[in-house]
Amino acid sequence: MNEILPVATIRTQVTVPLRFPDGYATTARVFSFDGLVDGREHLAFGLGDRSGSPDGYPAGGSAPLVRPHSECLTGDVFGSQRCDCGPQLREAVERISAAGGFLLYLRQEGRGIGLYAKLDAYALQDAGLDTYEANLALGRDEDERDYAAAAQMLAALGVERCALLTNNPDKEEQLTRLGLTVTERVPTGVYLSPVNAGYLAAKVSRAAHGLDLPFVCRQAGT
Ligand SMILES: Nc1nc2c(ncn2[C@@H]2O[C@H](COP(=O)(O)OP(=O)(O)OP(=O)(O)O)[C@@H](O)[C@H]2O)c(=O)[nH]1
Ligand SMILES: [Zn+2]
Repeated sequence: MNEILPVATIRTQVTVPLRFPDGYATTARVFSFDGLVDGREHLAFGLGDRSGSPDGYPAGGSAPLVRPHSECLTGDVFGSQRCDCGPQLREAVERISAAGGFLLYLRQEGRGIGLYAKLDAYALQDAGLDTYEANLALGRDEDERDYAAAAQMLAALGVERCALLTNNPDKEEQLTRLGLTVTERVPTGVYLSPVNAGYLAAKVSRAAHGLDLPFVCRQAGT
């Protein structure tokens, strides 16, 4: 690690069969941890051939595929169309199961401001603010997430280098600064819904997300 981080350790690991509403099924090795810096109950889901490996590496030696996924109760569990979190999570589980690696399920609801505040931000968005302006209007930062606990989790899993499944450059920058070697950034799919175009456009224009949204960006730029 480049920055000095306390060492976290694996607390418990259990096997959990997963089945999604569309019928897709896989098996995860689910890890909990002791010693995470923010005291939150983050989980790692080991998926695919590498999940059983204590150091996260396959026999072949290629870097595991890792997605740090921030909690979104409304999107991940209830299928909210206001964001793209649900389909990204579903995609990540299948892709990591195929490639081998870990999904880090990070308890950073609402980009770190919490669930109630996210709903307050939604109300402000309904009044015309974009997703980042709404956080600021609430007296919060645009994005309050830090990935120190994620770095600790990967270290505990023995992952020193990985391919990172994300469109968010901040995840790569923070984790790299924390000592992780990111061999490549792998983009997720683009999940437009009837109501999330503005949200996705703001991620591109305000936070440099690597989403290919030319039509939406032109709209947002007006
Ligand atoms: N404050 C706030 N949070 C939101 C809003 N919409 C979604 N979120 C949160 O944004 C986070 C999205 O997490 P991720 O999908 O892991 O990350 P990302 O920054 O979109 O980057 P990717 O890795 O490319 O998906 C979740 O914590 C959601 O709860 C919003 O309008 N306001
Ligand atoms: Zn969401």
